Amino acid sequence: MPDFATLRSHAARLADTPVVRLLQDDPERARALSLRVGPLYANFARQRYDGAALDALYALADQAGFAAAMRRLLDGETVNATEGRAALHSALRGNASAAPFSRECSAQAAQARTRMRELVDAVLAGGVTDVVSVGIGGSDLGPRLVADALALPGAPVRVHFLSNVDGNAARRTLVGLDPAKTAAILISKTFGTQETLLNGAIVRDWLGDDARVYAVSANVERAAAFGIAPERILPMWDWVGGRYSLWSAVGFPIALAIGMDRFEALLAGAAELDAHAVEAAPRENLAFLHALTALWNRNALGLATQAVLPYDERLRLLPNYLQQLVMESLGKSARLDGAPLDEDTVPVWWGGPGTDTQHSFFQALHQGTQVVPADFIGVVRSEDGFEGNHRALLANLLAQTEALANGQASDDPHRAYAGNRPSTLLLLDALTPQSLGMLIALYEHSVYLQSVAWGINAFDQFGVELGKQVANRLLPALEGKAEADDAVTRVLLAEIAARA
Ligand SMILES: O=P(O)(O)OC[C@H]1O[C@](O)(CO)[C@@H](O)[C@@H]1O
Repeated sequence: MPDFATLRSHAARLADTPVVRLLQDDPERARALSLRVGPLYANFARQRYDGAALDALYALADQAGFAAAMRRLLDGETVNATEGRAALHSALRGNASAAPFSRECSAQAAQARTRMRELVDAVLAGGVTDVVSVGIGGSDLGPRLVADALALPGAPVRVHFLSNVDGNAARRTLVGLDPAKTAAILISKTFGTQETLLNGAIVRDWLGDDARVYAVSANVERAAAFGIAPERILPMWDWVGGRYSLWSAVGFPIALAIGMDRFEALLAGAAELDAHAVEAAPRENLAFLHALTALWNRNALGLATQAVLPYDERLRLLPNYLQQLVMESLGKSARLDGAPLDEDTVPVWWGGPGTDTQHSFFQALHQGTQVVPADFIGVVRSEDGFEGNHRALLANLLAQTEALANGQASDDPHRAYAGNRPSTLLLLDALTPQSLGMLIALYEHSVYLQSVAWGINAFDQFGVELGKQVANRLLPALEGKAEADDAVTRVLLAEIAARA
């Protein structure tokens, strides 16, 4: 069993030793606590552990079996035990495994990519100027993030994303688009998601032409029943989880936005990180240290939230994407064997892009009573043509991590900064398909390794089902055809009916 108690004893020992002191005591620390994998550099020197605490963390990685767990994941073993499935997102993007099932899945994914390339060419050749991608959760957030981050000005098609069941979202998405020059992609692993079916029907009817409606789904029958021709349906499989699926045909909108070659470079970047996470020695393994840092902040320091702060406008959607990846994966309170957990699991993930957020919530990061660990993410090379702005962006990024850690004393308590606020800095040499693929894969593996330490399943999401079931039961009540069971809901329905 992983020994979290020892971590807490190290945290208690270090309670009066701020990071500034750790840095003074060890002149090598700033350099030693950094790792590089290709274009991705990470610095952990401003986290609140010392050498002995790190030894305890690596011992925990050993007790939890991080290395074997990485191998099980990539080999396609049934890591999603509550649903009896593998989680083979790594097989979608090259493959660091020789296991037969993993290889077979890779081959299926390669075939699907060939079809996807043909469909990308067909859409681009058809005079389409706009594509509406309809999906939600894992069938939306990944493509939305990557298309937003990597689309180049002057791309042949603009990709729009429609997720919310609120009809205002559909109205706003379609306004200004020409149905004759628009294609739609309905993305749903199950093809049973209420939001996607309702929005998909709106877009299909608005297009008035089924020939430009495409689907990505693991449920081809349901997609076909919706009226989508089989040659326009790309496959998904049960061995790919929704929030791990942007590397599959779910990435069709990405390929349209950035081109199929750059989509494949994204996959190659992720595959490089896969190989690193499964092959690198524990102390050189970036996924290990990222996961161990998260466990340290949550279980040793007891920090209840985690911020993610991309200092790059192109990564502004990363916090939204990571909220699903991390919180849907790790928001669990039962162990794999059903036993209740002794340790707290996922902190609340939140964040937003710098420098905007400096002028909104950073006050609380610097002087609030809660310590919030943060992942800062920056990009070294500017590609925006505004060098002065980029220098200002980097200066702000470096300044914030420094100020949060070092603080500043003052006789005036209102003007004092306590410091000792932990952060990790992730720096990409440039924002490219390769480096973004690596960054996302790093978070995927860090999440998985945290789940391994806690003994939970990172790949199910039963917690989202209850609300969906209740909403379905309430639909007839909203039409006045049934009574709600719940007393408060009955009062609320009466209020809605009176004001409708
Ligand atoms: O792709 P589907 O089946 O429409 O599901 C969409 C999303 O709904 C969820 O099941 C729950 O929110 C996510 O895990 C998933 O990504």
